[in-house]
Amino acid sequence: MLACCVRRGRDCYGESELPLLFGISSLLNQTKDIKDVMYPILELMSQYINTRRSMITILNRKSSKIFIEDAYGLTPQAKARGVYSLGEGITGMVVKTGCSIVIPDISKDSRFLNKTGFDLLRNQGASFVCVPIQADDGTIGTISIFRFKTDNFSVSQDQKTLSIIGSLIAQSVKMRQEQIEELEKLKRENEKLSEALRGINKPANIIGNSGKMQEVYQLLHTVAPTNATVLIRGESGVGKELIAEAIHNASSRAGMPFIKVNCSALPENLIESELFGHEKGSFTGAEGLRKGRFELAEKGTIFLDEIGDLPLSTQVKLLRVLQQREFDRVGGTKTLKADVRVIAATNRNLEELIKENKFREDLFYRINVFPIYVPPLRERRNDIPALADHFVAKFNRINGSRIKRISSCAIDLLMLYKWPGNIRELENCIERACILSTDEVIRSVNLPPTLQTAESSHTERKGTLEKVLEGVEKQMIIDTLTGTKGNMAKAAEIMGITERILGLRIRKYEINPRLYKSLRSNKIQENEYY
Ligand SMILES: Nc1ncnc2c1ncn2[C@@H]1O[C@H](COP(=O)(O)OP(=O)(O)OP(=O)(O)O)[C@@H](O)[C@H]1O
Repeated sequence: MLACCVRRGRDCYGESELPLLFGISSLLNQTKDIKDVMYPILELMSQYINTRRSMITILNRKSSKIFIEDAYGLTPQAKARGVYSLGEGITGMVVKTGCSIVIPDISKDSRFLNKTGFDLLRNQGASFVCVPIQADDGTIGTISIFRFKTDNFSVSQDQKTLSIIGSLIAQSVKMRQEQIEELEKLKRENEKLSEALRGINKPANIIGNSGKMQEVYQLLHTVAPTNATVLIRGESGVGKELIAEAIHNASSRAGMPFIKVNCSALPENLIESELFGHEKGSFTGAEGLRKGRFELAEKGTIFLDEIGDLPLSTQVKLLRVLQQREFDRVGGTKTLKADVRVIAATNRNLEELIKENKFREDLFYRINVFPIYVPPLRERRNDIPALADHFVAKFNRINGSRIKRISSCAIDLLMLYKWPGNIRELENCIERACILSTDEVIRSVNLPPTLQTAESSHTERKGTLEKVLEGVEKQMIIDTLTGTKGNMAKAAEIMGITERILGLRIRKYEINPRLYKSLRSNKIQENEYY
């Protein structure tokens, strides 16, 4: 029953509370961003039930500290002082026990810690009512009000009103609690990442900060200062040559030559002379003395790409260089010394080649001193937006074009595709898209058809109507969150639903909006759904 005329100077309970509750529920339905809803609620309380000081606190489950999320009538400094441990002061006790506490006179109750700095002497007889805000998994915060002695109020009525408001706003407070915790987690992760990056020192010529690439950078920096032979393994187009160059650049040989030899590109009869050089007249056509790549790389690094394709006869000679650091020119009589670091690379399975007697086992052990595996692009999809941006800038430079961004839909397709040709394929795809773009934006239609098939992006639609519709709804939420970089308020606005409804859907489909914050650089945050 609402009618209970208990408040001095006020006619009847319900006269102000009902419009207040109505105002709060309208606010909850309209406000786009959860963090902007708390203060207007406290303002409404002041307007309708005459509170002069009030606050909403939220428990941070990770730190077990309770913070003032928003306050009415408190200075920012007083608000910042209001941090409570579980069980500490009235607020801490309410969160710990889940029970309301009513203090009729704060100047007479030692449990009132007065962290926010209330002038107790001047405010003798002021009361404090603190009520828990409950969610399914327990107390998540409090809502509380102070009343001055001279105010017309009833603490028991205030307690009832606050309890109703507490349950009205519980879902929003819960979402805000998750938002704050998520934000803190992200901050911690960012700090860790930048700390890690400071230590690892990403080579300037290589794009990509994914965890897998950081492992590669760590190995690269460990081996660079030594003279050890390195074997770089990985699928074609993953960037093995760039890694080899980065090792050379990070070594003490940096100022000396970096000589690249593609072992599969040279015919068998030429490869030896290419590697070790030849003397004049050593074979038909050898008109003069020619230095080989090993000589050209003296004091520097030789990069033997596709080493699995080296003919067996040349493998023996390479083994000699690696073991004895010496070689002879073709047709030569003088043995030459080689102060050359060897980095080899292959996308072939050398162990299988050994079984087939196509690769020498002793050579394998000589080159496999320090293997580095470069992961395929599909295993480090987080690097795709940065790589795509890098290639857009590269082709803008080369072609004098002015492509400004890649649309959200196009980025989504790039993220979903399997990239069998790895970074080389991505580079080609962006080059083509830059040429096809007509409005300084790379759009999905500018991408090759292979990226747009359901098979390549795993988006075939099968199942009951309900399942298909759910799939579409989930995909739309993911697309929109991708476009808004995980901004829930903006995503809800674009989809024409409230943030609360979006929050419910996100839980239903177990979508983590945080994932979409790292998907793209600022340059490409606009999206096609506007
Ligand atoms: N992390 C990266 N950042 C920027 N560009 C990259 C990166 N990785 C590869 N690329 C570019 O992708 C292309 C292919 O790379 P690269 O030739 O190094 O691959 P690879 O693994 O040596 O291929 P293959 O086995 O076919 O020789 C090059 O143009 C290279 O510059």
